[in-house]
Amino acid sequence: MTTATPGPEAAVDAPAIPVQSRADRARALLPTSRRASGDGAAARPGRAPGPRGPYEMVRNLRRLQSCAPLLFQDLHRSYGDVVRLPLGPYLTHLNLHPDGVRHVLQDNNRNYVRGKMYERFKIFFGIGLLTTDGEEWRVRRRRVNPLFHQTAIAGMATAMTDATSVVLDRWERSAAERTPVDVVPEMMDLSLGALGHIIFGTDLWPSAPRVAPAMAVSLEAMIFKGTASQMTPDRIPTRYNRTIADARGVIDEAVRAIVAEHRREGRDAPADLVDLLLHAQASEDGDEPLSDDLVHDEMRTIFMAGHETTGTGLAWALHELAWHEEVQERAAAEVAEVLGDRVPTVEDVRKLTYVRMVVDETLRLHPPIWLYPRDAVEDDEIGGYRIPAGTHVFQVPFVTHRHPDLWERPTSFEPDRFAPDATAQRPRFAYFPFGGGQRQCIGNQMALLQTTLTLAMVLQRFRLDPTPGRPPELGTLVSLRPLTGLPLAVSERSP
Ligand code: HEM
Repeated sequence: MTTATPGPEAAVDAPAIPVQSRADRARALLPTSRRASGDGAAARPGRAPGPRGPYEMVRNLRRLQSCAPLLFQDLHRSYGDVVRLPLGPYLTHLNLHPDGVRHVLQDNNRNYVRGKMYERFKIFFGIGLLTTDGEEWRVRRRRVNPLFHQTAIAGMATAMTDATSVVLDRWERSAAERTPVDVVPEMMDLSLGALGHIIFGTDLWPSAPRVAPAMAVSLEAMIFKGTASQMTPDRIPTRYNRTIADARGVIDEAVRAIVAEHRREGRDAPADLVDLLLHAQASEDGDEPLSDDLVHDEMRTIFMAGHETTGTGLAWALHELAWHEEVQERAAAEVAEVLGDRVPTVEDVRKLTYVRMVVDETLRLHPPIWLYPRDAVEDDEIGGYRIPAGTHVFQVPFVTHRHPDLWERPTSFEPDRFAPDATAQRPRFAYFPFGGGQRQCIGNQMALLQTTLTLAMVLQRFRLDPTPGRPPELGTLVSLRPLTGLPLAVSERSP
């Protein structure tokens, strides 16, 4: 039987704001003109519904600071698919229906830029692929693309399975001693190890003890929470600002060491991202050469975008397998049939169809990038509501992926939703863990390969079981990494 995993939503109070009926929400999706007159006559689009007044604003800011994903889910239940949400100095709109998401990410994407909310990302990412727009972005994407071509990705499988073996070997001891494994730090470590070899051509594990806490600081600092410390200009040396500067320094130092090592080696043909970027600096491809700072920024971007997301997705997948014995056994049987006990290769991944469905369902319920903002350049209309120029529009896969009109039993973990015929029935933007349009995640194939290979290797060797305790707790971080970790019991599968 597939049931809802005791997840973060179990720990939340019911919304205090009145919940609209499904019919009200369907009405909310109609253009305002039709709702007002009933005859489809053209009229200026109106304001989207949403919480009003200073009391609601303070209350929402508080919830934003403690757990934004669940706040947004409650606002969807209360106000529908487009929600007007003032947050401190910012006027934001939640854009939660697939049609609205397609409008922003694809059909009218020229009207939407990274904008003010992405300014916070620059503290850690610098000026890179993720934080730029227009021509500046296009040049960068063209430079980095070759690393992510299908053939290049196929060559990454060995680094991925090697990193997985290192982590799984140490689980043997936990299995023997019956001590739980917290799969969150374990999967972060695994992702760090693989990414180090694939992207940077180096072993990042020795720097993990310093880099991991710096990453934790950055995840919290990058998202707008409206706290007084976040609003203090960074030139003022508050404790918060010093902590951020230190964390940034640690990540910078790791990146600079990698570049220095590559310069010393001075390879002719690019073998990894660093070579590719350094090569682009020297080549005559008509593009402006990248300065050293820009090379560093691009490396930070790819490191941070790839490490945290893949690790978070993997950890949630293991958690769901532990809580759904039938799913786990069906996936383990597929792995045994396809692989026996040999190490998986990229060719095997195509045959691991059920494991891949487990991955897709995990990224539906727990999208590692659970929100991404855009700013409207000019006035626009979404779902019949006015989006004024300069305001923020939040795409929130965490909420759209649980939309009750699109998904039956939305909080249940049911990989069969991703059987090919079921997938074909859904609108494209009902499911968008990797974004969409031209800004779709550049690392999506790499992440899917890593996740499928790692799950297969775990299922070959171990059985996972839940441990007693409180349900996982979400916070307000850039990723959906649970605050409380995900401890699981592991035992070796008998051959
Ligand atoms: C499960 C894993 C991953 C998830 C869920 C994920 C999710 C996303 C999403 C949603 C976006 C679009 C953000 C937006 O439009 O504002 C994005 C962009 C990006 N991702 Fe990923 N990502 C993952 C893995 C990776 C990996 C492995 C890498 C690289 C090694 C990577 C590098 C990037 C970069 C560079 C961008 C910016 C692309 C651009 O704007 O041109 N991601 N990712």
